[in-house]
Amino acid sequence: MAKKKFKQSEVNIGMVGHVDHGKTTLTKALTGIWADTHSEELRRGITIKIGFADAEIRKCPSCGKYSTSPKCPYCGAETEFERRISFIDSPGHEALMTTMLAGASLMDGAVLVIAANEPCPKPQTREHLMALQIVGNKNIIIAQNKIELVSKEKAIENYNQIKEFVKGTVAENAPIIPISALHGANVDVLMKAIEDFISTPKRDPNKPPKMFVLRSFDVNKPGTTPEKLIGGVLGGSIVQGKLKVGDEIEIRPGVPYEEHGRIKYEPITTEIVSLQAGGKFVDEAFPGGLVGVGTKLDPYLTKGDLMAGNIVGKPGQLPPVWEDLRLEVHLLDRVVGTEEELKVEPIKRREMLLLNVGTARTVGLVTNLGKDEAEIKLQIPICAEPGDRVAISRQVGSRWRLIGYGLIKE
Ligand SMILES: Nc1nc2c(ncn2[C@@H]2O[C@H](COP(=O)(O)OP(=O)(O)OP(=O)(O)O)[C@@H](O)[C@H]2O)c(=O)[nH]1
Repeated sequence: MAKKKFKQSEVNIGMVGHVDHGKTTLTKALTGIWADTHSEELRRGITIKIGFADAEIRKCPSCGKYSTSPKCPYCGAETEFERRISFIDSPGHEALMTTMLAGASLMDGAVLVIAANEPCPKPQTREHLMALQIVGNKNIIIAQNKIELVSKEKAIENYNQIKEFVKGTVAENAPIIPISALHGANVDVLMKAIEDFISTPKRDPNKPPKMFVLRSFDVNKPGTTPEKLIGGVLGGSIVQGKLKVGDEIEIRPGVPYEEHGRIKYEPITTEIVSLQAGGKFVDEAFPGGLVGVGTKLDPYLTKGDLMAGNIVGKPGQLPPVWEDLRLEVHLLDRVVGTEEELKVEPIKRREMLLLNVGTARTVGLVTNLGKDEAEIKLQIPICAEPGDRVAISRQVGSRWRLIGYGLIKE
């Protein structure tokens, strides 16, 4: 038999929704593996990461059902490979909203998970849907989860609440699929819906490469001798173009340094020495999935996610770095994510705002205001294109809350 060529994941499908509605359980039901467990990370008090889980989507030529298994779990026939999909499991806790936003920027489509045994919408159900709307993601499917916990009447009541909630939003026409992630019920129907509705890749592999860095680490163990030192590793998702082993790359905004008491950032170049995609070493990596880029960088620079939020590309081909942003501002009517409904007040001069662009997050001080426009001085510069969308959050009580988005002006 011919050796099967490894195919990299083509699309990123996000799992979004309120805390405990079943995103992680559903990711496991779809892929057979657990993505990173945020609750475990939370307990240990370390960085709360976006979880990635890769799956081979297979179709049964005999009964037409979808699964991830080489043998059809429904009729036993041999299944056929369709494509690899990466599921991005985002945290549903309100304190982790900026992490969710970083993940949302990588999603080609998303499954909004809503538990049938709770009234809809819960605060982060609303907030995550708004986040998808803000980053411009329209490919949405709704999974009505924990269906086995409710009566038929309650399920219909909850379905109607969901319909009412999505009216007038990007998810207005999203299919709503009742499932039980815990018991694997109807997961094949959901997988078919993912194939039908949201798995068309839209990232262009022929453009200059651009990778959003989500994490970075140092794989060296304590006591590693200098001659055995492995360079720093960058983990993220390629949003366009491709990267190859041996490529010279630039990383922007780069690494911090101090000048006259001020923190500045300097772009840095290095070489790709290894590439990992879907857990395998590859020579070339494409848009979609989580990619690990081994570099010649000093691991000191990459440890503990220090490089998260950077963009990787070919030297001289990356978007500009901004220390000050001029934004065309679009505010929401209501603050999302809070239990009570609050009106969004206009942005004020000297106000601090939290901005998310791609996987980067930064805090900025509003220095000037115009009609539907704000100028913001950033604490950490960002690398982005004019026209890119920036999610804007403001501090309400003790939390950052999404209040709108801005478009970067020249
Ligand atoms: N009865 C029932 N329980 C479920 C189902 N899906 C998930 N659960 C349970 O709901 C709880 C939360 O599930 P998770 O998958 O961790 O929820 P989550 O949305 O990933 O939570 P965060 O990532 O913390 O936002 C767990 O105890 C699951 O076992 C389901 O279909 N039925």
